Amino acid sequence: MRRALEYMYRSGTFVADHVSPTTDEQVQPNGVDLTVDIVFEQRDPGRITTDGKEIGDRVARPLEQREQKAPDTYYLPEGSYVVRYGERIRIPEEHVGFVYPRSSLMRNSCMLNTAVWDAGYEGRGEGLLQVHHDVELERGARIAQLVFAAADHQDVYDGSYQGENLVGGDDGV
Ligand SMILES: O=c1ccn([C@H]2C[C@H](O)[C@@H](COP(=O)(O)OP(=O)(O)OP(=O)(O)O)O2)c(=O)[nH]1
Repeated sequence: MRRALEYMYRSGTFVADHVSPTTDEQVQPNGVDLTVDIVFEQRDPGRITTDGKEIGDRVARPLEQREQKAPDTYYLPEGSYVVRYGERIRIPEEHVGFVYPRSSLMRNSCMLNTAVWDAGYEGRGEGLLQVHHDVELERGARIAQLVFAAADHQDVYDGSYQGENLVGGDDGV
């Protein structure tokens, strides 16, 4: 048996130790599925400058129950949305995280665009959901998969998103 760190990517079981909450269903061979918690629509322009950034105002999409007893669902017309995942994620030292769309999302003409998850980051992060054909997403459904790769790095993440979205409440959902 080779030592785990000889592999570039870590197992889903290892990733699961850094994601909470998780159910058995979320743990995949090579990563952990992430669920959709809140879907936002951006309303105002953001701003990226040489010395900073501002995120434009956004509003949470309404959750609907179109049939009696149907679960809370986001009915999303074609467009771009920002999704917040339901899980708290911690990227351990000597690792970097990548999020991919769940293939069923992609097969339904939707895509998640994501950025780099830095060593030392902890929070409930976000992704860009591109809806190219109307889609229904039940709140709490699995839409993405997080994988970890072993990685060298200098310092750990200490930016403005550190600890983001860990206490809920002000999103209107
Ligand atoms: O798809 C992604 C990718 C990353 N992150 C989290 C983890 C990452 O560590 C953090 C910051 O990402 P990045 O360093 O790319 O953001 P930035 O715009 O450069 O902000 P900062 O100036 O705080 O580094 O955001 C997400 O929520 N979603």
